[in-house]
Amino acid sequence: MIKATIHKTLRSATGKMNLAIELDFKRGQFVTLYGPSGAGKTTTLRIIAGLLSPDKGSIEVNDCIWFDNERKINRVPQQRKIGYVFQDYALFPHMTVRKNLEFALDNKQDKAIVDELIGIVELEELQDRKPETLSGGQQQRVALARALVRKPEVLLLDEPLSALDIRMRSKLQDYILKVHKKYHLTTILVSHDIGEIIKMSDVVYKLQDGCVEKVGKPMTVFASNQLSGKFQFVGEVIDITKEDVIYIVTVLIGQNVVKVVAQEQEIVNLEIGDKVIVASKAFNPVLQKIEA
Ligand SMILES: Nc1ncnc2c1ncn2[C@@H]1O[C@H](COP(=O)(O)OP(=O)(O)OP(=O)(O)O)[C@@H](O)[C@H]1O
Repeated sequence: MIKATIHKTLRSATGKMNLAIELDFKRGQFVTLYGPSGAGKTTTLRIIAGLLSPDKGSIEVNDCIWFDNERKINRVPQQRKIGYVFQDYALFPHMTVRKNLEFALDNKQDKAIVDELIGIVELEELQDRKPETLSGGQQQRVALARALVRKPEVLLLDEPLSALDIRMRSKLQDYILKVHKKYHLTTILVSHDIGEIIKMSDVVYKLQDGCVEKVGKPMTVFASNQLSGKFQFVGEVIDITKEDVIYIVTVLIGQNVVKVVAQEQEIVNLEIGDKVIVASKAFNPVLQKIEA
């Protein structure tokens, strides 16, 4: 479980911004922080990790107090059971993959965890190579494994997949979900990708100007009306064409292009570039714009 009340005055490009965030979710949940650039997502992760202190507030993780300004508790990052993965892999360039993982071991720790993680993220063939000889996705698998060496309770992921192409992203998402479940982690991901958020998260916090604007299950946060149906895909509108009295909306879903027939009232607020959910209604596909 994570319960946090975080207050901090930040300096944004346009002046001061008050970060005022309440988090409350269960152990084992996969939580995403979403919101525009500068909303306070990375700062929130850094505060949970102990890399930055709030001005006031408290952070409680699985019944252990990590921060409480009134009680003068502020555990250093090494005393917080976290794994942290950043967008830029931050691996040691002069060490092999295996050495990068071994370096993260605690003095007294059993080395068996390194072999276990190499197996789980399928790095066996790459373990003797240096990071610079690996692809971005492979390096990020190493960074993910390294973040898990000390058996954290909380995994913090700051846009770890944003530099990767769509195929690699999808593969990495599966690795992340696999380790999240296997090690009973509570995971907090920062992501801008709505499809990724819907695939991965139990709960999404939508941040705006340092505050939580909405919180809930991804479909509740992103879709204005509840959709039912046999399928639901998230995609991006790439074309809208009028044909007689109907419109054909072309939606890019992953690497696939889907054409959906729409009525005029369905497309009035729709523009090229909008994110939409394509769902089924009485066997016909329907579109709903995502409230990003
Ligand atoms: N240590 C700090 N002290 C004061 N202000 C800070 C500090 N760190 C970041 N800020 C400011 O806080 C604001 C929020 O930054 P943050 O990196 O958390 O945003 P973000 O939502 O993660 O954005 P992005 O999606 O671009 O990464 C920014 O305006 C930034 O300049």
